[in-house]
Amino acid sequence: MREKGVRLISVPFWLGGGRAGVEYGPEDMMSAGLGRQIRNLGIRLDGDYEVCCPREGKLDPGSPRIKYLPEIKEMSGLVGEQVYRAVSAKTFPIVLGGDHSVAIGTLAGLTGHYNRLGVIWFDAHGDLNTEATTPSGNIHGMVLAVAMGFSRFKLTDIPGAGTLINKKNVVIIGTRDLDPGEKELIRSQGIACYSMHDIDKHGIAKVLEEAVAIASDGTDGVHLSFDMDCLDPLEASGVGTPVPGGLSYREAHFAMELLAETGKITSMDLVEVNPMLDHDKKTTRLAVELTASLLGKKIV
Ligand SMILES: NC(=[NH2+])NCCC[C@H](N)C(=O)O
Ligand SMILES: [Mn+2]
Ligand SMILES: [Mn+2]
Repeated sequence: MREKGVRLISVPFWLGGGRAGVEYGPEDMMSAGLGRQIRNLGIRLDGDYEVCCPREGKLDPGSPRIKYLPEIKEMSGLVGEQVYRAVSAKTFPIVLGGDHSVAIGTLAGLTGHYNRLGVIWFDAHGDLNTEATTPSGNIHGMVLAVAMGFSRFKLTDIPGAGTLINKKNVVIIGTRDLDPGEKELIRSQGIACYSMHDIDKHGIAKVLEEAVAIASDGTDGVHLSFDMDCLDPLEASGVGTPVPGGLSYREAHFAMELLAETGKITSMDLVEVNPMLDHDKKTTRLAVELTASLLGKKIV
């Protein structure tokens, strides 16, 4: 990491979650000192880029079963391009959301580069809905289904994307709110999902060890997609879809510290920070600190 440098890619986009405010996530994390934290670790900050996204205006969600699909395809193509450039330049890309649909762009860019990508997905949710099972029509709840090819809208619809993500290399961690169709998909497809129950039972260290093994088995890159709603709302209330009973402050930091020790993570997204719902910038600050832990910040 130290030699490679980090490239920050801001994506002020909220249409995938249908709730405004997350588009201020990137600038809030930047003003909370994300760049400074990275440089303090002795890591070169190889630029920060912003992808242009529609912020407001007369927007029409289109199909209620899959809202803002054309806008999300457009955003994903642009994000993918920046991510592809970052990995081609051998830097470590961090995509700052925005809602979780920005990860479609990240994954498009990454699969354009890596032959086989593993994905570690921290989330209260499964993000495994399809056009047929979604309760909301919000694409941020479908990203993993899109990535693995279970929905009609697929990752490979984005220009520049490589192959679909192999379900054998996907791990979801921190889950506690799944819709019926998502549960069905997890069971029928055998997708690795470490719920809060599993974390309570086995501890975060054991879960991370297994998760890294799954995501790195036969892959040439491992992407970390970090939805801030994986944390307990007591720690991170500034998210669009909070769910009680999440990761504690230390569990989340410890997970990032363990991932840093493995040296296996090759990219990251940091999503769903909604400064308009936050209190005293607590969620934003935590997002910044967790990123520093992932990049190697140690207590001692
Ligand atoms: N990335 C997220 N925060 N996703 C929340 C998804 C909520 C719900 N499961 C849905 O599909 O609408
Ligand atoms: Mn999510
Ligand atoms: Mn979520």
